Amino acid sequence: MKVVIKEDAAGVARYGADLFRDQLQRKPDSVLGLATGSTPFSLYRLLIESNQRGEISFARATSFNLDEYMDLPPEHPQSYWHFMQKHLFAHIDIDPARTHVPPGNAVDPISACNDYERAIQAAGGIDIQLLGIGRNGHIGFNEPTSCLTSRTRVKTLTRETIDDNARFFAAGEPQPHLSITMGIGTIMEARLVVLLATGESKASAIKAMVEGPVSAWCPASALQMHPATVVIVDRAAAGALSDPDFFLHIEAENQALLARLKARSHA
Ligand SMILES: N[C@@H]1[C@@H](O)[C@H](O)[C@@H](COP(=O)(O)O)O[C@@H]1O
Repeated sequence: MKVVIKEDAAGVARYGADLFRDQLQRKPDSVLGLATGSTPFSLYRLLIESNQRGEISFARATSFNLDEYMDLPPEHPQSYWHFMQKHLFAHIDIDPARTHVPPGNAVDPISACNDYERAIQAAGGIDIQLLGIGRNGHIGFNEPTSCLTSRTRVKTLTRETIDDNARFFAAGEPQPHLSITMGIGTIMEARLVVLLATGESKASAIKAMVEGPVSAWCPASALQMHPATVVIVDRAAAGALSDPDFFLHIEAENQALLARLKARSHA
C-alpha cells in the first residue's frame, strides 16, 4: 500500500480530492464508493467546488455508499443517507437515481444486502472507494473480528463505535446498535481504494493497518493485500508509524517520477 503523509488535514483532503477529480476526468461514468464521517467532509467540499467550477461532472457517475445505520429513518439527521444529501449530493450534478446507500430500513435486510451486492456488480464494480477508519481499525462498519472476505451484510456495532458516534446523537436519544455495511471482500474488489485518516486518535489504527499483521482484529489491515490502496494521513495520524520519513521519501520519488513522465509525454 502507498502511504502519503501530509502536513495537516487540509492537505489530506486536497490529495484525496485530486484522486477523485483525476478519476472523474479520466472516466466520467465512474462508479464511486463513498464514505461518511467527519474525515471525508473536507474532501466533499473540495469536490463540490470543483464541480461548481466546471472542472468535473458527476452527471454520468454512479455512487454506492459504504454503510448505513439500521432502523434510522432516512430523514433522521444522523442517517448516512441524510449525511450524503446534506454534504454532497444536494450540491453536485449527480443523478439521484444513480446514488445508492445501503438500505438501513429494508423489511428483509438479508435479501436487501444481496441486492446491494448485485447492484454493485451490475454497475461494473467500484472504480474508486473512499474510506475512513475507526479508532479500532474498522472500515465501513466492519468491526474487529470481521471476516476478511465478507460481503454486504448486517453488522453489530461495538461499544467503542457506539460511544465514538454518541457525539452525533442527543443526550439520552437511542442510538443504532446495528448497521448494514459493504464487506471487506466487497471493498477489496474496488479497483482503487483511498483511505483518509487525520488526528492522533487514528494513529494506532494506522500503525496496525500499515505495519501490523493482516488480521481480522484490525479489519483495515486486509488492505495490505489490495493492489491499489492509497493511505493519506496527516502528521498526527502518522504519529505511531515506525519510520514516517521512509514514506515521505517514497512519495517524493514517486512525484518526481510522475513529473518526469508527464514532461516526456508533453515533449
Ligand atoms: N461507519 C463509519 C466509518 O465509515 C468511518 O470511517 C468511521 C470514522 O469516522 P470519522 O471519519 O468521523 O472518524 O466512523 C464510522 O464508523
